[in-house]
Formats: sequence, structure tokens, C-alpha cells
Amino acid sequence: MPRIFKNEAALTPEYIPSKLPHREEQLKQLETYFSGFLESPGSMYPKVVLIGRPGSGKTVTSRKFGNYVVRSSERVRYVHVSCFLNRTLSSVLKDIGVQLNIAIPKRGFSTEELLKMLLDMVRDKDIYAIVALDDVFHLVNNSGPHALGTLIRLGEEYVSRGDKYRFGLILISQDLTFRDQLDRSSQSALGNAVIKFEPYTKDQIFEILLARAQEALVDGAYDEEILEMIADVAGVDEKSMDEHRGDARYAIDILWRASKLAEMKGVDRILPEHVREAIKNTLRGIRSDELRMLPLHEKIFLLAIVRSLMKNPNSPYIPFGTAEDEYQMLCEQYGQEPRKHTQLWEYLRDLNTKGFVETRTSSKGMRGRTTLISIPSEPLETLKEELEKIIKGELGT
Ligand SMILES: Nc1ncnc2c1ncn2[C@@H]1O[C@H](COP(=O)(O)OP(=O)(O)OP(=O)(O)O)[C@@H](O)[C@H]1O
Repeated sequence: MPRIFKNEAALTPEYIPSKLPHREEQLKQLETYFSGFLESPGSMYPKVVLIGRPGSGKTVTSRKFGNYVVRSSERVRYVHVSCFLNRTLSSVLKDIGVQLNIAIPKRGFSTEELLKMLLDMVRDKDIYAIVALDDVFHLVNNSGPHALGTLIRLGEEYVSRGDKYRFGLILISQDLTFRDQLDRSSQSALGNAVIKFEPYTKDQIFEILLARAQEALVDGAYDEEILEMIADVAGVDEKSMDEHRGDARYAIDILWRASKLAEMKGVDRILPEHVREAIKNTLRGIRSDELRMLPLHEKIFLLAIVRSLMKNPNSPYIPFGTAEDEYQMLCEQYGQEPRKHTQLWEYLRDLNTKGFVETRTSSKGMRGRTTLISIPSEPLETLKEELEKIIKGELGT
């Protein structure tokens, strides 16, 4: 009887979820740009560029649109080509051929000949397709801008052959630098239709995780707080330049790893400690040097946070006041004069900036408005041992 997963596949990178929270707008835009082509295939050659940082949902949104295309039109197909795997024009053309079930010879022909064969077959079989070129900058970087220019300017080719427009084009990339490398007329043929994918905020990551968790995990195997804890490290944050911020892939990967850990340990709930370990596995190890550099009382305060969290293994967060009480006790134990309340806030801000802790304001109603603290990326036991060792050394006890 499974205890954590009900459908583990829903946490794999290839999975296309039934809902795409926060990408409804982009999907709608795609539908609008291609509506003329879908209603009247052959009447136009629509081209759209999707840009955004890794993990911002470009691929999954394009594929989801592909499902819509197939559902809503009997005549138009959807072809998704990875330019990471197909870095030359001939390789791209062959992949399009394979997906459209058109036999194109593997070798012995120039790119121009391959293109001509593809276009002839598409016309003879009366095929229409929307082609998405994912990570298209790989094609430009490896084969030069001319390769992509050829595809963009297929419109002229159809006209000169007296054929209809057979394809629509979706170009997916992290930014628009690939477009700047194209020659003038290809740029103008490409046009200005650009759909932007902003990095996800913490709240957005939370909702994405919630939707995925509902598909993948057994009810009761996770608390929403567990998902918030992951959202804290994966959502965009003005303070952090971490490249993973805003990346849904990273967030889903952490959830999957934490679920796996819970499963391996034979328990039926994902605990904060599983999340910490999962995040630690995706990142660097414990940052002893950075710990050492903190002022003594900031270390004691961090240790107080760690100890408070350890007393509450089921919850990822503790209120500020709890950490403060624990800090007072620790100061007594270490024979230290406690620092003032305002100084502790300064420490908290610094610990947050350095990535040791995350903070959020508690939701209204639940606990009143208070600052909640979590330590998402370090197993507490190792952090506690390390801090105690350093503090002892510093106090010479
Ligand atoms: N809004 C969303 N809802 C649910 N899952 C999402 C959402 N956005 C992204 N994902 C998931 O996050 C992962 C990464 O998304 P995707 O591959 O689409 O990103 P990308 O922008 O194409 O990144 P890259 O540039 O690295 O290819 C996938 O597993 C995808 O299913």
C-alpha cells in the first residue's frame, strides 16, 4: 500500500500537469496568435517567440498548447523539437520529418535538398503543423543564424512554389539574443510577437507545488507548510541572486526528493527535515566558513532558532518570539549578557540575507501577525553540532 506517492510520475520533469497555474495568460496568448492558422490552415505563417529563465514554464506551456492544437483542430499537428538535442538544421528537419511520419533519408543529402524533400512531402500529404523549436539558441550558436533564418523565411519559399503556408513556428529561448543575430530580413519576417515568462514568485511556486502535490502525493502525506518551505527557497527574492530562484523545475525536484526520502525512511508524512535534506542534496554542503564569520551573538541566536525548530519537528516554522526565548536561555547557559530585541531583528535580517534562514509573515487569523522563521536548507542536527563546536571554541569553554 503506497503511503507517500499515489502517482510519482506527476513529479517528473516530462509530466504535463492537468493545470498550469499562473500560465493561463501565456496559453491564451498562444491560442490567440495561432487562432487564424487553426481556423484556416494555410492562410498565414504565424511566428511567436517565448522567452524566460530556466524553469519558468516555457516548454510545458508550449506542449500544453500542443495538446490544445490537436484537440481543437483535425488538420493541424504539433511538433516539438529540442534544439539542445538537434543542433543543426538538417537534424531539426529530420526530427520534424520523424514526428510527422515522413521518411527523410538519414544521410547523403544537403540541407537544401532535405528541406525541399520535406516541403514536397508536406504538400503531397496535405499536412499542416505548428513547430516549436525549444532552446533555439543552440541551433543559432552551433549552426549560425542562417539555419534559423531559413526556417523563418519559409513563407517566401511557399509563395514561390505556389503552395499554402504549411507551418506555424514557436521559438523558445531564454532571451532575445538569438534574434539579434539574425539578418535584417529574417528579423523582420519573424516579427515582434513575444510572450514573456517571468520567474515565479514564492506564492506562485507554492500554488504550482500544491497542484502537483495533489496529483502526485497521497492526501495527508504533506502539509501546506512543507510546500511553503520549498517555495521560500525556490521563489524569486529581491535579496537573492541565486540562479534557481523562480525556477519551478527546482521546486518540483525538491518536493520529489523530499517525498522519496520520506518513503525510504518508511514514514507516511513528509517532514521538514526531509525537505532540508533534499535541499541540501541539491546545493552546497554546510558553510562552516560563513558560520564562523558571524558575530558571536548572531551565532547564538541562530543556534536558538535551530534548537527551537528541533523541539517542533512537525512544523517547518517557529515564531520569532520562540527563538527569542530560546536565545535568552542559551545566553544564560553560556554566561553571556543577551543582546536587545532590536539587535536580534538585525541578526535575523542578516541571517536571511546570507541564506541561513528564511522568513515569512504568518497568515492572518492563524497566529495573528508574526514573523515566522525556518531553516530550509541544512539538516538541523549537523547545523547544531557545528554551531555548538564553533561557539565553544570562541568562548574557550
Ligand atoms: N505553471 C506551472 N505549473 C505546473 N508545473 C510547471 C509550471 N511551470 C513549470 N512547471 C514545471 O516545471 C518544470 C520546468 O518547466 P519548463 O521545462 O517548462 O521550463 P522552461 O522554461 O522550458 O525551462 P528551460 O529553459 O530550462 O527549458 C517542468 O517540470 C514543468 O512541468
